Amino acid sequence: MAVGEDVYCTLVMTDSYLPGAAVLAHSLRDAGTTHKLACLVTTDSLSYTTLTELRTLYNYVIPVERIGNSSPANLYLMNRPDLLYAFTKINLWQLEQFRKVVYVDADVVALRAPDELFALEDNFAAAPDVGWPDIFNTGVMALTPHMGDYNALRGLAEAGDSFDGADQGLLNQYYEHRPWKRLSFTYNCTPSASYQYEPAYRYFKREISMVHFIGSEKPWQQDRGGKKGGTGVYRELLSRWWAVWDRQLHVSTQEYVNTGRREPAAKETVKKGDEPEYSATGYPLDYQPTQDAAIPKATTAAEKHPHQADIDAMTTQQPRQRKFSDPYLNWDATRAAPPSSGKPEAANFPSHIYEFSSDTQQFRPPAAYPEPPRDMWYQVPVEKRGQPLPKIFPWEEREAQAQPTRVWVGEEEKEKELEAFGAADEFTVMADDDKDMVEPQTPVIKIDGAPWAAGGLGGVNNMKNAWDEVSGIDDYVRALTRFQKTRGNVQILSPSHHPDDAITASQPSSDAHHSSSRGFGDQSVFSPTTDSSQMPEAAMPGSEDLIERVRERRESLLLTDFPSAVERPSLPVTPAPRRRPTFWGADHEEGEDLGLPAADGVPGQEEWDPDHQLEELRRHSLIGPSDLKLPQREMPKRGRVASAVEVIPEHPPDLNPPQAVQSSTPSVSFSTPDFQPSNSAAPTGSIGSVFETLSQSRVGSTPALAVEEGPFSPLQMDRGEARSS
Ligand SMILES: O=c1ccn([C@@H]2O[C@H](COP(=O)(O)OP(=O)(O)O[C@H]3O[C@H](CO)[C@@H](O)[C@H](O)[C@H]3O)[C@@H](O)[C@H]2O)c(=O)[nH]1
Ligand SMILES: [Mn+2]
Repeated sequence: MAVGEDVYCTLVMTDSYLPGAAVLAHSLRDAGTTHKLACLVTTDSLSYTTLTELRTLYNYVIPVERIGNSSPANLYLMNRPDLLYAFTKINLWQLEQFRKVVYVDADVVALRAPDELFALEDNFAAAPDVGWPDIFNTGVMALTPHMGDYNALRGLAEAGDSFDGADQGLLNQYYEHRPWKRLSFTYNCTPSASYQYEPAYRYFKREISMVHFIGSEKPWQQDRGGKKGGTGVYRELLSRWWAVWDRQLHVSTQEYVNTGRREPAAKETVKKGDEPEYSATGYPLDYQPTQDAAIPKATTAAEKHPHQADIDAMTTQQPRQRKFSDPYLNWDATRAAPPSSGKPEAANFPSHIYEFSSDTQQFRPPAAYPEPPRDMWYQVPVEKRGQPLPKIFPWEEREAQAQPTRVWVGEEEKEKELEAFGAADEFTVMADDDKDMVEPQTPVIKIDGAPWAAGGLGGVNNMKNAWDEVSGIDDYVRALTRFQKTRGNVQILSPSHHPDDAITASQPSSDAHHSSSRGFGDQSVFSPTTDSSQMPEAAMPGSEDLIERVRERRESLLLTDFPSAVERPSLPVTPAPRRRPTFWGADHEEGEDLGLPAADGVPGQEEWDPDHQLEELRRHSLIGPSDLKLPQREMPKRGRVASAVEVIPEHPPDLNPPQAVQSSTPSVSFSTPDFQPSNSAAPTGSIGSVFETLSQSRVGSTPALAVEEGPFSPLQMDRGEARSS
């Protein structure tokens, strides 16, 4: 122990005061004192278990000499022969190893820790005694140990000079002529069963630091309810002592005195005479309310309750032997302190102890992981088609023969999409698997109706070819097919029949400037070469059949109705994807097709004047003037179909024709494999060879084939529709 320490100190001379010493120590610690606790013991009168327990409760257990009263007659005056050795308390003044000692009787419970008492400068301080308030009670004392005082007190003790025969009389006599500090009663509040000044208690009770249970019957020697007839004040303060006890010790006070054990033994048998156990109601577990009080019985037959038989049965048959004991709610906080025998709330919590890994090897992933399962996909259930639909509408019921047919919204589009996807997918698989194939097959494009017209492609449903509204063209085509039927199997529209004046639709007009502004920004590219009827005869099988098809197709009068692969077989060239310069110019990185010079003889689109060309056709073709009515109306100066994609500024073609040509073909790019060559004898991919082949079939001079080096390719012009890629 440190020299000059301040300690709380108590005294235990008999085992019977062990419960008091335990509650005092716990109450001071629970109140948060910063000071150490010491206990004076007379070892010869204490059991081993008590001493052991005191060592766990107190920082210092200090054996002292027992000091008895050789003339104990005065003790009998106050009926306390048990205080025969109360003089032992004067050993406190020997404890010079401590600077200050706050002595507290073992029958005291601290409601707060009066640490401020250590700051007292007085050598001795004590609170008044309720029996005679001019003197002090020796249950709580703040003193400065001093051997001089001890020796003086020891002399008094040996003389037996004490008016009560015990330490309180001795010390009051000693300090009767010495300075001492009178402490507040709140430091040593001594309630009694007969306490009568309850208003004062109510007024000051919040300031009470310590409660001292003077008298021969100590809290641990009576039950929680206190003595019979005790005041409310006493019971209230008594419950404070028991609260500390119940919080810290879970055995009966007697067992604690006997064994020094705080927790009940594993197999505890309740002995007779022990404290009663308390149930959820606060009543002892063996408590049974009197049933007579609960259900009053009728005294005479006349007053008999109509259901008296039932009541009698209930009261008599009620099993009296059963004791209710809730396994969890065995404590009513409004009635009693927590049960002393209750288990901790988390007693049955699962516990798991984890250990650190002792593996010193670094983690190394395995060389290979197992292959993921391959057949993990969702098999879309196949819709069963062709099954008769159930009749759900009234008209279907009425008309017996009518087979119900229904088309759900969006079903048609879905089917079309699926078909188109299937075609593209087919091709992709083929291209991947047969990379060394010399001649790829041309997949069949199934176009049922115009997908763009329904808003299917890019959502542009108002796209038309500028040609479509030139009525003269329709007249021309009709006249042509009519003429063709009368003339037999001849080549259609082949300018090679007239090589000298080989003026075709795509040839630059001599007066092209007058329509130079036309076609800019038009998403549709139009050209006579797009029509399959212009394909050379040699390159096509079955001209008669073809003409018929063309005629049929013509009835739609839309150039954007694409010919099928049979009607117009693809040329053996693969159209290169053409990137158009966007408004931001961001697509120039692959711009190999930008800035290329236009092919000789290829007219710029802005130079294309349909009226003029029709006139040319009329003059040079086999159609007579009477067969064809030329349109009389003016063509608009600008593209008639508003461009939804981009607006290309107008260029005068004579300023920069090649660029103008390029910019006027805004919609020729497409990269789908739709038009792969399939039936040409020429080697695939060589435009030159194609040109050669076609030249041999005497169409080489057609301007439509002069696009070999130009920005147009026949295919691109074929697919003159807008394709937003
Ligand atoms: O058998 C005993 C008796 C007393 N003590 C100790 O001595 C103290 C005093 O005895 P206690 O029973 O508390 O006496 P009180 O009933 O408090 O009686 C009053 O009278 C006593 C004798 O004068 C004083 O010591 C007390 O402080 C005073 O409150 C106890 O607290 C114990 O610390 C024992 O250890 N064992
Ligand atoms: Mn006492």
